[in-house]
This record gives sequence, structure tokens and C-alpha cells, in this order.
Amino acid sequence: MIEVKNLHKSFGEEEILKGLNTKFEKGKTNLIIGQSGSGKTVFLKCLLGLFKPTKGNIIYDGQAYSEFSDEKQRELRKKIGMVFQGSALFDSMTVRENVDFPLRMFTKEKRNVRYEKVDKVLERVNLDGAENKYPSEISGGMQKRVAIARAIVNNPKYLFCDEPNSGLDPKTAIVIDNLIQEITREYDITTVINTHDMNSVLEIGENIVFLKKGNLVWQGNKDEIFKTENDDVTDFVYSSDLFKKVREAQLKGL
Ligand SMILES: Nc1ncnc2c1ncn2[C@@H]1O[C@H](COP(=O)(O)OP(=O)(O)OP(=O)(O)O)[C@@H](O)[C@H]1O
Repeated sequence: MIEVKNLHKSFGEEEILKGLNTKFEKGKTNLIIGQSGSGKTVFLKCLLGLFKPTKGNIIYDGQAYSEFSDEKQRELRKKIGMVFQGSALFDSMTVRENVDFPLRMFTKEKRNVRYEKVDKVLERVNLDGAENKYPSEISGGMQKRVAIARAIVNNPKYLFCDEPNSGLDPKTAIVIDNLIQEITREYDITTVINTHDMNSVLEIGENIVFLKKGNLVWQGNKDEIFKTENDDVTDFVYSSDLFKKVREAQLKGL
């Protein structure tokens, strides 16, 4: 579990995050949503340890980041898996080499031991048979699955995903969402996803945090988001046609 306590982040005079308080539970897909510029990426980067909070604290399974030594920060990084927007695979490496990368970086294990783990996660994301292909030889959806395999190969406690569906068609996007949710449950990971995608909210929104101008203005799950009367949330959510239709169907009792 990750607890966020009174988290502030400023750049110079400009305060971007204005005192966030929340909890992200493990085994759950936690979503951060909000308009462009609301502070989602800055929040995710604070959770990743890439930005140092100006004030407040982030507590990882009871351990406060502000009290971490350099060594402990490095330890934390080993426990984090990250799925980047656009997958961010290494073009010159095969699928297997891409997934092996964090094991090479963070462990001293021998190649045959590492490759055993790599092939196991590739099987889990249904990519067995693609081990020796290069990223340019596989589809965008497969590239995302490689990115997910790479993020989980070192058995992380925390999984952060930045817009994991960007660039995917809606059907593939749902497959990726479901895969992230299944893996979150199976591996009992604390997963936090930064997304614009309303389909993801509907599909895997077990805990949704809504940011507006650096404030956390609403938190709830995918059922509660339909019932909320918070104007900020409804304005944002019902700008999506899909949500509008679901809402109308609900009101008609369909
Ligand atoms: N390194 C930085 N230095 C200064 N300002 C920054 C930095 N990173 C982000 N910001 C500012 O913080 C604000 C929030 O940006 P952020 O990228 O978190 O928004 P976002 O909600 O992720 O938007 P989007 O959905 O478009 O990705 C913006 O005004 C941005 O200019």
C-alpha cells in the first residue's frame, strides 16, 4: 500500500500539487484522472521518486520516503515496475533482451536464471514465440505486453503505468487494461495508472483519484463515479460520449 500525506510539489513559485492525501491499496488498480495540466504526471513522478516533494510525505508499506537513505531509495527503485507511455522499448534489443534489462541492471543472476524468469513472464503476457523478435517486428499491442512483462519481471511491489493505452485501438486497449488488472491481483501489486481513457475508468477503475489544478477533488470507484454530484467530475467524465450513453442508459433503468 502507498499512503500519500499532504503532498505538495512546487517548481519555483508555482505550486503544482497542493496537499494531496490518499491511499493506494495493493492488489487494486488505482487510477489517476483529471484534465491535461492537472498534475497527474507530476504526481506519478513523485510516487516514482523522480521528483522530491516540496512538503508532505509518501509512505510505501509503512516506510516514509522522507526518511529513506540513498541506499534505501535505490532499494525502493528495485521494487518499482514502470510501463511508460509509448512502451519505450529498446529498438536494438530483442523482446527477450528488453525484458531481461531490469534483471541485468538490478540483479547479479546468471543469464540462464534470468532468461528462465523472462520466458515465464513472456508466457504470462501471451508472448511466447516472440522472444527473438525486435520491437519493430511486432504490433503496438504486443509492444505494450513486452513493456508490461519488463515491468513485472523483477517481481515489483509497485507498478506505475503512464497512459498505458495511448496509441492502441479500443479493443486492444481493453486487453491491456485487463492484463494489468489480472497481474495486479495475481502478484498482489500496488498499481497506479495515469490515464485519460474513460474506457479504462469503466473497465478497471477500482479506485479512482480525480485531480483538478493540483487538488484531489474526488475519489471513488467506477460505480460511484456515475453517482457523484461533484460538478468537476461530472463535467470531465460526461465530456466522453461513451459515459454520456452509459449514464443515460442507467437513468432509463436499462
Ligand atoms: N519539471 C517541471 N518544471 C516545471 N513545471 C513543470 C514540470 N513538470 C510539470 N510542470 C508543470 O506542472 C503542471 C502539471 O503538469 P502535468 O504534466 O503533471 O499535467 P498532466 O495532468 O499530467 O497533463 P497531461 O494529461 O497533459 O499529461 C503543468 O503546468 C506543467 O507545466
